[in-house]
Amino acid sequence: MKVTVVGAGNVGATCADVLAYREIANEVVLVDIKEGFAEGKALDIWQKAPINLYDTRTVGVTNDYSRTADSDVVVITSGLPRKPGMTRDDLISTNAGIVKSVTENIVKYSPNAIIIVVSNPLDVMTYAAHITSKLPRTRVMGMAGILDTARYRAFLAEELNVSPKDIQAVLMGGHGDTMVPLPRYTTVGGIPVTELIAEDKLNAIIERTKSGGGELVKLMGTSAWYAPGSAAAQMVEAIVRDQRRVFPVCVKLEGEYGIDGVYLGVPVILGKNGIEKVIELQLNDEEKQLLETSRGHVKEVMDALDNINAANA
Ligand SMILES: NC(=O)C1=CN([C@@H]2O[C@H](COP(=O)(O)OP(=O)(O)OC[C@H]3O[C@@H](n4cnc5c(N)ncnc54)[C@H](O)[C@@H]3O)[C@@H](O)[C@H]2O)C=CC1
Ligand SMILES: O=C([O-])CC(=O)C(=O)O
Repeated sequence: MKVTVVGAGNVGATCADVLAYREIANEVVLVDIKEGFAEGKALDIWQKAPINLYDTRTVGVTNDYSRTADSDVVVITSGLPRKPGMTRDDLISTNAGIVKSVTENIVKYSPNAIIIVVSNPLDVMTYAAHITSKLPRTRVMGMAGILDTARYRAFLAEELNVSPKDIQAVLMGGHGDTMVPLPRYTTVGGIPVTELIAEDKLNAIIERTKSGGGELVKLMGTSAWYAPGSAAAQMVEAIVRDQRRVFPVCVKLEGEYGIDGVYLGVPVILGKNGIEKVIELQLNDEEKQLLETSRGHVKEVMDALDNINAANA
């Protein structure tokens, strides 16, 4: 299996590293626009192979998409990360152009690839990649839900003093403050979380999760990469190993949850064809309302992208 990661910055290099050391692909091609940057990162990861004992070949290139030809999966991480004081939506004008041109190059050389978008604002960059690629929605998706859920699970594990491995959860909606937590579907070793934690503590964890990305931006001056890079690699693994994992993934909704044409995080089954199935949960009225708010926000940013594209046409 061949996997390309576009953007050799913090998230892209972390993703490539996880793909290599866990031998998720035979070959990982790292692409960046900055001369020599991807080559250097790929060489460094390759030189770690004899120490950490893996044989995934890692190769770096500067903007040479011919080297990415026939990739099975492509992860797009290219684009600006936010700085303190910015929202993810503030990145739209710069990142839309980057995601569009990268996607054009990807489909030119790997028409059968499955594309995983990571660049922000995530839901709308998934939209950008989807309309540019013209691929079926099952093959263009965004990574955010695994990360948001992981933050929620990590905070719960800390609060309950249990292993994060035993916490199962799902979050839905856009990647941002309007994400939709689903405590009803959160369990700790099979036990509903509501039996183990006071409501106010759970609510505080949900609020912290919603601004989990911003918490890290404030601490580091740029956004996170270890968990995001690993989350993208986990999606690649589910696809290349046809694991049929159940993850929250951003996809174009086509009638599911009563929503049509908006890109939102929902639980899906991920396997060799990409999105094998969108799972429709029976949401209660409060959850439906939260999802509607999230839909409205993402749609506004999608409209902003349409305006940018119209102005550039
Ligand atoms: N979906 C999610 O949950 C997350 C999304 N992100 C987003 O991922 C993106 C990358 O974040 P970082 O890796 O921290 O940024 P970074 O600045 O470390 O790396 C981005 C890389 O993209 C490269 N690049 C820019 N234009 C390019 C082009 N046209 N072709 C190829 N490479 C290009 C840059 O040279 C740079 O090396 C940001 O937009 C960030 O907001 C970050 C974390 C989580
Ligand atoms: O917060 C950011 O800008 C990056 C991101 O999406 C995250 O870490 O959740």
